[in-house]
Amino acid sequence: MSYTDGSGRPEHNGEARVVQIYPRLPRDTSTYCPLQVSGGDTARAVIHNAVITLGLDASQRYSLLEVRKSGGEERLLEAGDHPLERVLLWPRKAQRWHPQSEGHYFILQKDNSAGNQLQSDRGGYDDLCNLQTVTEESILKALHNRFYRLNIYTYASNILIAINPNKFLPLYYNPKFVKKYENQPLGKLSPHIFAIADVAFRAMLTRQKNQCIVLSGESGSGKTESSSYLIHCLTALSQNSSGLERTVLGAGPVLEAFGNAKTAENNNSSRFGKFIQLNYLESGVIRGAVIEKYLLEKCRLVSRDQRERNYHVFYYLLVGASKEEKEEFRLLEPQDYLYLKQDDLHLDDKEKLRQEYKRLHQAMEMVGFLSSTKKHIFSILSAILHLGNVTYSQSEDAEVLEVGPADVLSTLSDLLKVKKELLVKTLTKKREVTATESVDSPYTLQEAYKVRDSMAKSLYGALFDWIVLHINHAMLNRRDMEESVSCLSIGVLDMFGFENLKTNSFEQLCINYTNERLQCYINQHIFTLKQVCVILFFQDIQECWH
Ligand SMILES: Nc1ncnc2c1ncn2[C@@H]1O[C@H](COP(=O)(O)OP(=O)(O)OP(=O)(O)O)[C@@H](O)[C@H]1O
Repeated sequence: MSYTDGSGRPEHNGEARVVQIYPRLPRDTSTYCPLQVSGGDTARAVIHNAVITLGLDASQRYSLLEVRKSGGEERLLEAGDHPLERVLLWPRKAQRWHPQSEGHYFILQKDNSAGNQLQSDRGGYDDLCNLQTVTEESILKALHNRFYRLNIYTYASNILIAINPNKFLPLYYNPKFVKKYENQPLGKLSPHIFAIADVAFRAMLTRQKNQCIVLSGESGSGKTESSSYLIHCLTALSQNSSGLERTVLGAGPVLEAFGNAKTAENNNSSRFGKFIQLNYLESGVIRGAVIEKYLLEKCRLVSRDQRERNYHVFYYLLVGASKEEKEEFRLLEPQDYLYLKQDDLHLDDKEKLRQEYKRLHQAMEMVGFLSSTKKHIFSILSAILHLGNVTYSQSEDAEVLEVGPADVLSTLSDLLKVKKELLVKTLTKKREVTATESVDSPYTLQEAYKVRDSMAKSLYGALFDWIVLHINHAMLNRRDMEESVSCLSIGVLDMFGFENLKTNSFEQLCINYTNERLQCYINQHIFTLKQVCVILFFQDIQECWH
């Protein structure tokens, strides 16, 4: 942290930014004090530097308050808070330079003048079990107060509640936080997702039993983000990852490209559930991982709400492919495909899609896809899109069902490496088998379109399963399998949608594991809050394993 010349130009030094601090003191001092503050600087350090810079009486106690135009409130920072974290939540313009007149700034004042309302918010409730009265209002107020103090995590006994900040908070997930939470009992430090990962890891080692973490919440609440922070932490806790971390981390973007889509609630919504099992030796060294997917939403492939998109990978491919690739995979423009066409198909994020296509290639390489295999996958994706352009016509007596257009059928036959005659037969005729004979008869027009769509869905489903299989193959330690090395596991279950949790035995598990006073409130309120994800650690629970 350093004092700047106050010339008005923001200075950046890595993570550091210039922060303006306005003194609110009985005697006149300079109008404001610009300080260069970096991510790791606490409010205590910033106050100390501001006091020195302004030439104030260092024997007095001072407080730092954040003022936000939108909230209109002053919020007191605790000594250990990081002022820069607050700045990163301000509008972009205010993050760079924030004169008092613009409404976002910090105030320095003598400690005894801090507002009462702010004092009552001090300390907050790290654990909802400590609330004096448990009502919907008190729970929401506690979560709200913590969120505005930038504490996105709160405990309810051994359950972690995470409020989606909808913004990357780099300081929260700094690798040094993994160390900070290592070997600490749950609740000793402020609530954090790394604390849950550490507790599961320790329980596995000390109790020599498999452990399980379940994530639940509505679409867009942050389950996928939270599970990737858990995986990061759980791989970092292992003493020796032997390159496996790279493979596990590469699996994420590949699965996202094929299994996520833009929906009304979430631009990157996972359309499948997943159970990730990390395997460790008894010593805590990571040895492998297995991903199990369930319930891929295949109908999205052929139809969806107007405001939503098909799976990411189609747009990555169509926008990101080179000229040669476009020729090789016979790619058209997005609006030329029935399965992508919609009234408002504005791909206003083409640059991002191009970048994602490159990132997908890298991630596929990280999990061991050879370039010939990648080509094969992209040919199948292209075939699925062309399949949607297959049309039918029927003779008046409904005796003959024609399929076309001819160029689409030729393209399909080339991409899928299937003879055209066989393709036509599959797309137009059903086979009825009796005890004595088998008879081929044409589909009705309605049936034929259903068959076409079913074929596209089956192809995509099979492709997705095969990709998961390939990733699992890359993540398993073959030597361990051959030598039957015994492993302990931590499972991370990313529930697909809230309804699953409501209707299966996890709700019961959750009740058994929660402080009684809170259990009904968690069920009634927290699980149903938008943008709130619930992370449950179930000690020694084996039910998730099949
Ligand atoms: N801890 C977090 N820090 C920063 N941003 C977050 C965090 N959690 C969620 N987000 C933001 O919210 C978006 C939605 O989160 P995420 O995709 O994890 O939700 P989800 O519950 O998995 O949704 P779905 O069920 O639709 O897959 C993310 O793309 C990210 O922008």
